[in-house]
Amino acid sequence: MTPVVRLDGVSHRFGGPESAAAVADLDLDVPRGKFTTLLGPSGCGKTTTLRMIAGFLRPTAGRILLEGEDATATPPEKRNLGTVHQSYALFPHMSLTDNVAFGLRSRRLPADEVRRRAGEALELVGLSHAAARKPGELSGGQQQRVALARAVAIRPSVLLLDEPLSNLDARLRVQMRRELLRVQRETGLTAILVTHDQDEALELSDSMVILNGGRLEQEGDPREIFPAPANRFVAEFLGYDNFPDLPGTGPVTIRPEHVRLLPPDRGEGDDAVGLDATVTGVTYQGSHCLVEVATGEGPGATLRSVHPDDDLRPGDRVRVALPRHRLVHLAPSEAQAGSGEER
Ligand SMILES: Nc1ncnc2c1ncn2[C@@H]1O[C@H](COP(=O)(O)OP(=O)(O)OP(=O)(O)O)[C@@H](O)[C@H]1O
Repeated sequence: MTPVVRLDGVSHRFGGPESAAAVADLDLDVPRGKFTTLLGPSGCGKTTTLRMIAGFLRPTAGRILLEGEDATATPPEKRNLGTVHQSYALFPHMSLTDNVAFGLRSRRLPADEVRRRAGEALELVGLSHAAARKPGELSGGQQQRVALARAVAIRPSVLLLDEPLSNLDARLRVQMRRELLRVQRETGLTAILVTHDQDEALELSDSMVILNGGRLEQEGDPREIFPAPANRFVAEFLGYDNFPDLPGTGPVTIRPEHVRLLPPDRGEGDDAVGLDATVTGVTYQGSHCLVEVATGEGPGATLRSVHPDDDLRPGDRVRVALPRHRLVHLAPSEAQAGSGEER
């Protein structure tokens, strides 16, 4: 099936040819009817990529194909894309219906079709009852729903979502994630979301695209990426923070919940790598303790374990068991080697 959006060797440099690339030689296929997220730390090129797809920025190299056609030079208004931004950008003097209808009217659709579609879009986001109100009478979450209804109403070939939830408080953000996913599933639209929040990306994505310094680090189904990050950058970004130096394994990582702490004289068994360690910190977290241990000197010697009991104190000696099947083998990250990106 033709991907709805294809990026073919796309780069963007804001300065001249000598300047650093904000996006560098990016190849990407966005699958139809799926939820794709562009994820990465601040400055990694997510927004620049989205703006190129939207047509607000021209790539300095490469091509953008929409529905299989070269659209690199197509202006934004000819791309049939729906956009939701962080700021809702609603018209304050217009009713919700008129806000949603605005894009439909500018497409010169018949009046009854405009009314019907605006009504359907407001119903989709659960705001039919408030159709006559003005945006100023709504909460932030409700305003964002109107912005979503407006974007969906034009039946775009792609829904572009530029950090749409980042202005909402933490609880509402989680609620709105579910809403976003429901709307995407019900409409079957292809969605591309920009976010720096890995939890958001893990929850929403059919396909997750992790960028670093303008380059692609890893892409795929979050269920495949999360247990098997390709390199240290991706692992750290997804919250892995144990990078033990084990003889003969190359770079590896392991999640704190898989690190077991045993009494110092207990054997770890053949299925685990064992290390002698000293407890350096214990943080009580209610259902468990987060225990930090040192297995020697250097950054790779500090390990964190999610420990079920509150029975350890700094200075205690323990035996650390790292189950072999939980060790994730990593390739070195090229982009990380040179970048020192803001996290
Ligand atoms: N208008 C601009 N002029 C010059 N440089 C820019 C401009 N916009 C972005 N950049 C640079 O391009 C790089 C990528 O920026 P971009 O906004 O795409 O990152 P991002 O991943 O979306 O970050 P954030 O999460 O902070 O929005 C950064 O180094 C940024 O400083």
